[in-house]
Amino acid sequence: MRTAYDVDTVRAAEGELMALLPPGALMQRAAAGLAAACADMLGRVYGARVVLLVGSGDNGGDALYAGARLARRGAGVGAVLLNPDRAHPEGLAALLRAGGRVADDPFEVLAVADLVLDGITGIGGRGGLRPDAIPLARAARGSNAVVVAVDLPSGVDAGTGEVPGEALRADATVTFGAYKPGLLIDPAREYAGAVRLIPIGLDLPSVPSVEALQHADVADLLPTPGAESDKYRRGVVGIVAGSARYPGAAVLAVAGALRGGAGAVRYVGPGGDAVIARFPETLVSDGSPAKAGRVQAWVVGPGLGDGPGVDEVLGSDVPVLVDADGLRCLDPDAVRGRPAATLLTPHAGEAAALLGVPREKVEAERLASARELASRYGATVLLKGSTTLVADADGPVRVNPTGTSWLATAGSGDVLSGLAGSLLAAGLGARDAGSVAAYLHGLAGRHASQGAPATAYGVAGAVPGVWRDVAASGG
Ligand SMILES: NC(=O)C1=CN([C@@H]2O[C@H](COP(=O)(O)OP(=O)(O)OC[C@H]3O[C@@H](n4cnc5c(N)ncnc54)[C@H](O)[C@@H]3O)[C@@H](O)[C@H]2O)[C@@H](O)CC1
Ligand SMILES: Nc1ncnc2c1ncn2[C@@H]1O[C@H](COP(=O)(O)OP(=O)(O)O)[C@@H](O)[C@H]1O
Ligand SMILES: [K+]
Repeated sequence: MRTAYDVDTVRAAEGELMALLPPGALMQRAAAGLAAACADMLGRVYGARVVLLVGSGDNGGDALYAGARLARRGAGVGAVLLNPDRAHPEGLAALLRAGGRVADDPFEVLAVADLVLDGITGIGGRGGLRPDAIPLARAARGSNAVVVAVDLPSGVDAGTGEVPGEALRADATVTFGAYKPGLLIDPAREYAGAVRLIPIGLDLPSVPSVEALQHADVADLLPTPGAESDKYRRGVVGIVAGSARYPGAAVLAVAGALRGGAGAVRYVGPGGDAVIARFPETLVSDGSPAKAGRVQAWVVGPGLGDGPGVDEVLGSDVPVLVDADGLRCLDPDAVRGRPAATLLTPHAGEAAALLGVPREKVEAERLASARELASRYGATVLLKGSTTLVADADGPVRVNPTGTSWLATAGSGDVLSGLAGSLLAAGLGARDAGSVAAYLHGLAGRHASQGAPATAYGVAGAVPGVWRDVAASGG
């Protein structure tokens, strides 16, 4: 599991460790790791031109000490001090002792730099870049230099992934002690480039703020039939989806569900003929969900239009996934009072409608939006999009690391809902079902696409191969 911790937790852990170490030792650990990472990126340190953008806090201190280390190895290091009176004094002295200097003309040195270290702000940054930093950040980005962010790209919010103003886009970020949520969640994540974690010995709590499943975690969660399994014990998922207008959504949701580990898929709705034509193994009916036979989980909503079924399914005593049209006008009380788990899977537009805010706000504040929805509905929320999040009202939020923007294709959300519903029926809890489904779906999107446009149907077809790969990495 990849874990990320909020700023207060990181600071508390740093404080505890600093009390046990000689003054400055922690910063030296950070700077040593940072300098080594820069040396790797430069290839040849001797003769390289390095520019440090130095803010007024310890983030600038890290940059200065790392710059000193690179200067001692023969790099030409120039420091641009955003606030000369408040630049880290010991760090600056170390840089000058090592042969580095303070740049006279920031734009001149930036124009010819091989590597820029962004030490403007780290976890102490508030708001976007301040006006004096913006031209420097633009000059760094406009040069041919590799831009390396110290701890975090300056201007992004460490704890939430929000980017409240302008920020400096990095090619790589070297972060210390722990990932911060902003390094995993868009829009900030996009500013970080490739992230390298330098351990500095922090003792962090067992429960993070944000976590991302890795192959081995998913392998452990995948349902596998035992010797005694039969189709009912593996779980039956019911799909209430599709309409005369959108019969394809029924086919795609069933396509996802058949790949998700349930022993059988029941389809209820007007798209039965289309479903059977593609997937003869589906049990179809067109009456009410209650008459379709027993299921261990329901999926309701993909392509449903104004069709019936949402209230009835919500009134059942099994886990329910609500997607797409099922989310329209969803009553919080109907969800809150349910005796079993509910998983809501909105994209940003649907989440915005439920929250009564503009879509842009949800996209800018993904973490807070997902948490707020989960809390209002007493449900688990899988917020789809550039970074898919799975959130409950409290506890760690899962961030999906496998997504690809090739998944932004009509119907791929229907496949995801079938897949997640099938995992619910197979017995996974809502958080696990949502995050495992998003993980497999993201990888399937990559396989189906391989750099070219993929179809939702192709994504569903790629799930078994991905499942095999992931399962093979399990212990
Ligand atoms: N505390 C520790 O033990 C360690 C901290 N480390 C470094 O220290 C950093 C945190 O240092 P600080 O707490 O001093 O905070 P920062 O250096 O991240 O930023 C705080 C400073 O930036 C200014 N500032 C805030 N928002 C700004 C903005 N939008 N534009 C321009 N300036 C702004 C503040 O006035 C303050 O002077 C970490 O990110 C990490 O790089 C590392 O050395 C590892 C050890
Ligand atoms: N920019 C993006 N990067 C990664 N994944 C994306 C992006 N945009 C959309 N997706 C994914 O594509 C799927 C689209 O689902 P959805 O919006 O419900 O579409 P539809 O209703 O057409 O099925 C979701 O899994 C979502 O997370
Ligand atoms: K920084």
